[in-house]
This record gives sequence, structure tokens and C-alpha cells, in this order.
Amino acid sequence: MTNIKTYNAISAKGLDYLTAHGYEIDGEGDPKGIILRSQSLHDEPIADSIRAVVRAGAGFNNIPVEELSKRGVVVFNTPGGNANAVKELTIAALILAARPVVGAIGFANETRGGDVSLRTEVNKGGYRGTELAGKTLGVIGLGNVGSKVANTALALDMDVIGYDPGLNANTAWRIDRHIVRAKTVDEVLEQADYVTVHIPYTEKNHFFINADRLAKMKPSAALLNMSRGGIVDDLAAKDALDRGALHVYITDFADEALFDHPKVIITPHIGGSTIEAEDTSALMAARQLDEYLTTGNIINSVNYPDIDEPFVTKYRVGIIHENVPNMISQISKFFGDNGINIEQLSNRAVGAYAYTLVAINDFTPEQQEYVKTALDEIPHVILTRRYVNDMI
Ligand SMILES: NC(=O)C1=CN([C@@H]2O[C@H](COP(=O)(O)OP(=O)(O)OC[C@H]3O[C@@H](n4cnc5c(N)ncnc54)[C@H](O)[C@@H]3O)[C@@H](O)[C@H]2O)C=CC1
Ligand SMILES: O=C(O)CCC(=O)C(=O)O
Repeated sequence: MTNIKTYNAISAKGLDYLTAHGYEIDGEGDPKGIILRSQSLHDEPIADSIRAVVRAGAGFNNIPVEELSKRGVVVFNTPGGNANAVKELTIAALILAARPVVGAIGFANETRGGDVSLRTEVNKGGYRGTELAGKTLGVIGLGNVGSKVANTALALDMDVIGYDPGLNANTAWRIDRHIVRAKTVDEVLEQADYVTVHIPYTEKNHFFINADRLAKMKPSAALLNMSRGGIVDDLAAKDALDRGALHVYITDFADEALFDHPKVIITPHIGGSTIEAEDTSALMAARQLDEYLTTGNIINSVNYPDIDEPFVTKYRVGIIHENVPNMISQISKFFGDNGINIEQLSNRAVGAYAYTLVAINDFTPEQQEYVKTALDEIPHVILTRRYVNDMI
């Protein structure tokens, strides 16, 4: 049985899918795949036997992607699987930024005893808020989460301005035409009453919201960070709050510097923590992992190109290699020189890496044994795997 290692609480929907497809979860044998959520793998040993790492979720900054890419390990995420959950928490955060709900709940609890209704009615004046309707929401990052937040805010009668220079075609068509597309991030910061950030944590996005950008925001504005710690410079945000240059900061990422600040609300990274999101993400993760390990199809990889072709031959060979000239001709020559007929060859490249999937029908055991090791000898080939179609 193929062993899969897990970290964090992975929903039974995903684990049951794997066991139903013949996998063992956290067993004794050398694991072929890893499924995880937020556990950091940066300082974890990752066994040589691992061929795929799947993040049941969107952000993959907890995985050493570059190191794994050099080893031929496919890293996946599950885009969109928890986007609705994050959208709903972001809407809750918007309301918490507009209405002093947290303080009001505390106040209501303190009015126990005596004429409760009189005490609450007389003293509730300190818990007046504002309405979202008619205000401007700025959305930075219009991907799976940001596009949903932006569209929902329109339904709350907000004006919405979004910024995402890297918007892909899949998400672009989902964005309502009433959402203004800003050309610069400054346009968003200057116009918005609420700014919400939905971008990945990368080296480039470290402290994306820094002191300079905070200075562009209205002093009455609220800042929401449901994306990652490190995308907002929390100390700069705290300083802006203290100087009255920012009204409120709501973050899903706890930071010692922010605890007990009266203008900060912290949640413990629960954006994706709904039953539905955990089920969907785990099931996507399990399917993608099984698909890769059994057919060589790559779906939703973050380090290699996706190739998703019907497996209609008896065999396939998947070759992960560097994206350099002459690889396809060397690979097809290799098969030809060894008397192996190629039924179909798919190749795609992304950045520094490429993937070639070769479909074969007539493939003797000797040829299979030879190919496994000899293909790896071609310069720039990183890893070769063979797949057998049990349905044929
Ligand atoms: N709090 C939580 O539990 C969760 C947090 N997240 C975080 O939210 C992030 C976004 O999630 P998704 O929307 O699903 O990802 P996504 O990949 O669908 O969208 C991210 C978008 O951000 C854009 N982007 C990247 N850098 C940018 C920049 N500097 N300025 C403007 N746009 C930029 C990209 O072009 C892309 O369209 C994740 O990377 C993750 O870190 C996601 C799910 C749950
Ligand atoms: O697994 C989780 O709950 C965290 C979700 C998250 O942060 C993500 O998907 O990027």
C-alpha cells in the first residue's frame, strides 16, 4: 500500500478518499506523498521517497517549494477550496470594523442584575457604529478570495475598487463590472474607507502594507489582513493606530506586538476554518495527489506546469526536467533509439521547469527497467516516473 504522511487536522473527506483508493495514512512504509495545512516544512526533513506535497489550502509559504522543485517533488495547493470561508470571515471583519460589536457584547454581559433592559438602553450610546453601505472598499488581490469579497461588498451597497496586476483569466471574468479596477495600489489606499488584502505571502509581498502605504490611507480607514502575517508591517500599523492615522486593524494572524491594543481585533488564523472549506480542500488535495501518483497528471501545481490528459494507453512516463532547449527532441529520440513507440507526447513549461508526459502502449519489462534509470542520465532531467493503467 502506498503510504501518505499527513500534518495538521486533515478532514476525513480527504483521508477517506485516499483509503478508499488503496492508500495507507501515516503508516510505517516510506511515504510517497504529504498532505498538510499550515505546518511549516521549512525545517522538517522531507523523506527521499516523497514525490508530491499537497497543501490543503491556498497559501504555500510554509513549504520549501524551490528546494523541492530541484528534487522533482510536485507541490500542489487547492485554489478556491476555502475561498468562500475566507470571504465570509472578511465580511464579518468588515462589520466588526464598522460596528463596535465586540465591546458591545462585553458591555451587555456586564449589565447583569437589576433592570437589565434599562441599563442597556440608557448606556448603549457608546456602541454606535457606521454603515458599510455607501462606503468604499479597496480590495488588494482579486484572486479566488478577493474576487468573492469584492462581489459580495457590492451586494452590501459598497463601492468597490480593486487592484491586482497579475489577475489571471480564470478569475478576471468572475469580477463584477461595477468593480473599479485600479492601475496602482495607491489609488486603492487613497480612496478606500476599508482596505482588505488578499495576496500570497512571498518575498516581494513582505510588508506590502508598510509605513509608506499606511500613510496613503485615510486616517478614518480600517485595514483588514486575512492573508498572512508579514504582508502587513504590524509595528507600522500599530504606530499608525496610536497616532490616529488608522482607525482599526483586524488581522487573522496573531502578533505579540498587537495583543490588547484597543483598536486591533485578532483572530487565530481561522479564515479557512469551516467544515465546508476543510472538507473541500482536503478532498481536492486527496484527488490531486492520487491523480498524480497513479496517472502522472498534474493539477494545481505551484512549482511545475499542469498537464491533465486522459490516460488511454497502457503506460505513461512522466519526466520532470529543467526548461532548457532541446529537451523534447532528446526525450523523443531516447524513446525512438530504444524501440519504444510514442502514442502521445505532452509538454508544458512554467518558469525554470517543464514536464513531459509520454504515452506508450508497447513497453516490455526490460524497456521499462532501462527507461527508469537511463532517462535520468539525460542532462537537465530531474525525475522520471512510470505509470501503469490498470484499466487496460
Ligand atoms: N486566513 C486564512 O485562513 C486564509 C488565508 N489565505 C491567504 O490568502 C491568500 C490569497 O488567497 P486566494 O485568493 O485563494 O489566492 P489566489 O492565488 O487565488 O489570489 C491571489 C491574487 O493575489 C494577486 N497578487 C499577488 N501579489 C499581488 C500584489 N502585490 N498586489 C496585488 N495583487 C497581488 C495575484 O495576482 C492573485 O490574483 C493566500 O495566498 C493565503 O495566504 C487563503 C485562504 C485561507
Ligand atoms: O489550513 C488552514 O486552515 C489555513 C488556510 C490558509 O491559510 C490557506 O489556505 O492559505
